[in-house]
Amino acid sequence: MILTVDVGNTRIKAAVFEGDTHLESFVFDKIELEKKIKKILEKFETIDYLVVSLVGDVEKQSFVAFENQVKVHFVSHQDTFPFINNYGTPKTLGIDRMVLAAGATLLYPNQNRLVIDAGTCITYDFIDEKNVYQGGAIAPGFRLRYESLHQFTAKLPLLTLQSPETYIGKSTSESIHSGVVNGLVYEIDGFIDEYKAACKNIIIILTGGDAVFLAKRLKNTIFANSNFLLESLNQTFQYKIKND
Ligand SMILES: Nc1ncnc2c1ncn2[C@@H]1O[C@H](COP(=O)(O)OP(=O)(O)OP(=O)(O)O)[C@@H](O)[C@H]1O
Ligand SMILES: CC(C)(CO)[C@@H](O)C(=O)NCCC(=O)O
Ligand SMILES: [K+]
Repeated sequence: MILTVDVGNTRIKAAVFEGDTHLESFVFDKIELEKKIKKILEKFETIDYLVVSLVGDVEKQSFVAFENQVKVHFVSHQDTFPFINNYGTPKTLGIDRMVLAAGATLLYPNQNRLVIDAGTCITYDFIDEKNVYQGGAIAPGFRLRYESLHQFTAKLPLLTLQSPETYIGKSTSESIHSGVVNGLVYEIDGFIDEYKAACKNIIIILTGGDAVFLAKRLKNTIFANSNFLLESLNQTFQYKIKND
């Protein structure tokens, strides 16, 4: 049994897997990390591996503390991945993006794949049908957009995510919601159109904390899978075990 943990820039997400079966998921804050992991290990006594994708600023030591109970593995650039990496700066490619790319490669064989992860950042990762990771894009997510409008202006209030009625904002707050929400929706649809025009046979996977909110609003019909990173982490680790 494997406990996968995704340390993002905002929250921590974890899931327990038995083979390919997803048993349970958890979401928590960084400060609760050790307490929550301890609880999960108590609940699922047969967990033998703790597999971590570490992007946010959490100390590795918080996980190493469990080494007397389980084998701890931090996914790293040195691991075996199922794709060829054609990124210009492979050493600086985010581990979360590598895990997403690995999951897409293994779960959707022999086709072009685009993974869109909507969290703190919106990341785009493209893996072609020959299993070559080509790159993608990094853009600010919802919260970063709302916060930057507030932080870098004198007059704009700090708002939280809310769906705009129309694209024509009739007040300051409506204008901000339209700019942030419609702006991001148009942006994602624009990227999707671009990829679809460039490749016929492409699967698009939308994941991350804001995936469900976005899926409902995109022009392109895309199925949201909020657990794709954790599922990919499980797949990546199983692939590593088989191929090492
Ligand atoms: N309970 C929640 N707490 C915080 N954010 C939430 C919650 N539910 C949904 N969200 C949305 O999820 C987004 C964060 O997504 P996610 O958890 O994937 O980000 P993250 O922790 O930074 O991970 P990553 O670094 O992989 O993007 C926030 O922008 C927010 O809109
Ligand atoms: C872009 C983020 C912050 C998304 O979580 C992460 O993947 C990261 O820190 N990436 C490093 C830069 C890169 O991927 O090229
Ligand atoms: K993200």
